[in-house]
Amino acid sequence: MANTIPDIPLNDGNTIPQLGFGVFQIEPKDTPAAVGKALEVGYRHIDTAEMYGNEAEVGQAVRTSGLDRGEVFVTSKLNNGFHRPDDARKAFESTLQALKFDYLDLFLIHWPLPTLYGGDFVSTWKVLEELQRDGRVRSIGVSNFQVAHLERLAAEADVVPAVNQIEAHPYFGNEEVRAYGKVHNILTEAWSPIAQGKVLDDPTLVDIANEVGRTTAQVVLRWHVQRGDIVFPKSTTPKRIEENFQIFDFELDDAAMDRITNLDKGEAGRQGPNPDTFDYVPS
Ligand SMILES: NC(=O)C1=CN([C@@H]2O[C@H](COP(=O)(O)OP(=O)(O)OC[C@H]3O[C@@H](n4cnc5c(N)ncnc54)[C@H](OP(=O)(O)O)[C@@H]3O)[C@@H](O)[C@H]2O)C=CC1
Ligand SMILES: O=C1CO[C@H](CO)[C@@H](O)[C@@H]1O
Repeated sequence: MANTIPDIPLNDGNTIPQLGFGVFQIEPKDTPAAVGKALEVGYRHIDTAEMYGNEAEVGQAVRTSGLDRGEVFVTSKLNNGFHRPDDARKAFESTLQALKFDYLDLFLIHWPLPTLYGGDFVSTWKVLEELQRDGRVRSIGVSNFQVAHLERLAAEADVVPAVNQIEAHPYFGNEEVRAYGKVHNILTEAWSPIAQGKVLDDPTLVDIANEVGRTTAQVVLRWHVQRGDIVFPKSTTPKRIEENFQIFDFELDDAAMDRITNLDKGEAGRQGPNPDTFDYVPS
């Protein structure tokens, strides 16, 4: 079976490569080498954020890769201190300047921030709608939105988010939010897809990996893509960057998929902040 990365349709007519490369916690000095390696291996989708402090180095890696800008799908995210509409517009321009791009493929609201700004992520979202209308960004979406946040957007905004980027991995399936996305045509992107490595010693996953002759990380990433989600594992280890890319040349059967899905620990499995309670107060 050829290892071909599918392009998944978004609700706005664009497409997104199902496998990408995440750059959270990659130091700026290490970013050109890591992203350069990923692009050399064949990744064509990079997930960054203003919060990660490495947008400039991501842009540099894309620009020096020998690939055309249009061949690489790049996502960035609006940081938490910039929700007010004027701040959001300026933050988007800073992101483009850091990347040295004239457009972005996907821009997300990083967190819904329930109490800051009176929870007014709807006016922030309207700025993203405006940026999309003006052709500055091809697709717009959200991150860490719960069902209640998505329902508010459905009631008060014009554009349905193309994606919702949420924590998801075998210990935290995040099923309710994923199910809402499926019904409303919002693609789920699974962040920390291998739970930052914490699922990799799980005996069930190790057993399945031995059965199919793959690594545990490959099995977990394969489970995500067979569920239809987008993934972008992070690594600064060249061998792992290659390993994580080889997930479209094998399949998990229904029994193996169910065994992995059944590892869900609900809220106890969450590794990152809970969006219902996470807030951010700028210093
Ligand atoms: N929207 C949001 O709020 C969030 C978004 N994200 C996005 O999701 C991306 C991925 O999530 P992230 O939190 O980075 O965690 P991941 O689940 O991708 O795990 C990364 C960790 O796993 C290790 N690792 C990677 N591949 C392998 C492998 N094949 N075998 C063993 N260990 C491996 C890495 O080590 P090493 O590098 O040493 O190889 C690193 O320590 C982020 O980079 C970011 O783009 C993440 C968190 C929140
Ligand atoms: O993108 C991110 C990286 O991880 C952090 C810690 O879990 C998150 O808070 C943040 O949203």
